[in-house]
Amino acid sequence: MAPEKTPQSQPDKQPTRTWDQQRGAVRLRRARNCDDTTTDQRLLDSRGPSDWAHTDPWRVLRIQSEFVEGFGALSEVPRAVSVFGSARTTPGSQHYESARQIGEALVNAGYAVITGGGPGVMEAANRGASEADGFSIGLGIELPFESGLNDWVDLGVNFRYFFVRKTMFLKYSQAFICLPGGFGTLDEMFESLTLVQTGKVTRFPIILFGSSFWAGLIQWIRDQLVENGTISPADLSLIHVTDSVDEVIRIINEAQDSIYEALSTPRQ
Ligand SMILES: CC(C)=CCNc1ncnc2c1ncn2[C@@H]1O[C@H](COP(=O)(O)O)[C@@H](O)[C@H]1O
Repeated sequence: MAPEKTPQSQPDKQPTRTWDQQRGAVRLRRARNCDDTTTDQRLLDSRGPSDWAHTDPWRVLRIQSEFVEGFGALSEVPRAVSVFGSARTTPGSQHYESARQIGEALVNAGYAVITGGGPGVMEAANRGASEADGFSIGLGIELPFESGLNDWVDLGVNFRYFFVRKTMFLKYSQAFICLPGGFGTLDEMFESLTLVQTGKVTRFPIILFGSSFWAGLIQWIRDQLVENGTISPADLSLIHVTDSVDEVIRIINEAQDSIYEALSTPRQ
């Protein structure tokens, strides 16, 4: 056990208060510059300083409230698929049209569509879903260069924290489709892959749409990651690459069927 330190044993330190203090669950010993007001007083004193709003304990509550709001807004969403892809893809381009068709096809196959709620591929997938009269969801993120939710989002939730928003994508999706994109798309793709690889989410297909865009990455994964043994050859099978919207739906439906089969098979 560490020896008890007393303010006297640290002559160079000059605490302004030397008594023990309990603040909720937190015990403060030999605290320096302790506030001698109570929590109630600080809460009720509207003239007091407002720097508490930028402290970590306060942030934790804000993070918690984002989880509560996200779970509340999405808990009754029907089964859904997340579509990731570049925020910079322009309307009319090939990737935009593919995302729009994917949004429509997902709705026709009975899925809601979840995107990051932004422009480009996200807008296109939301647009396809909304035009097909489906459930079009956008999980927006507060960014310094705010662009707001795209016009095709029918149910939008805005997040301050990337990691809270990521939890929502994962918790409410049955599959992930990645269209060509940049760092944001790669981040979302690799996070999904890691969670499937480590069994944190099970049997979720990860589909990379646009074989020519993804070919170099797949080759690098094979040549470097598999060759150097940093992933197992079987991990490659977690990734599906296709250029066909029908194939996307087939892969997702097959994965769903295998989940239902596993759930309805009694355990030995
Ligand atoms: C014009 C512009 C850059 C707007 C950014 N507005 C955004 N709004 C919502 N989600 C975003 C945005 N930018 C990146 N993301 C997230 O990161 C991914 C795209 O990033 P990237 O363009 O591939 O790297 C999307 O799937 C989305 O979840």
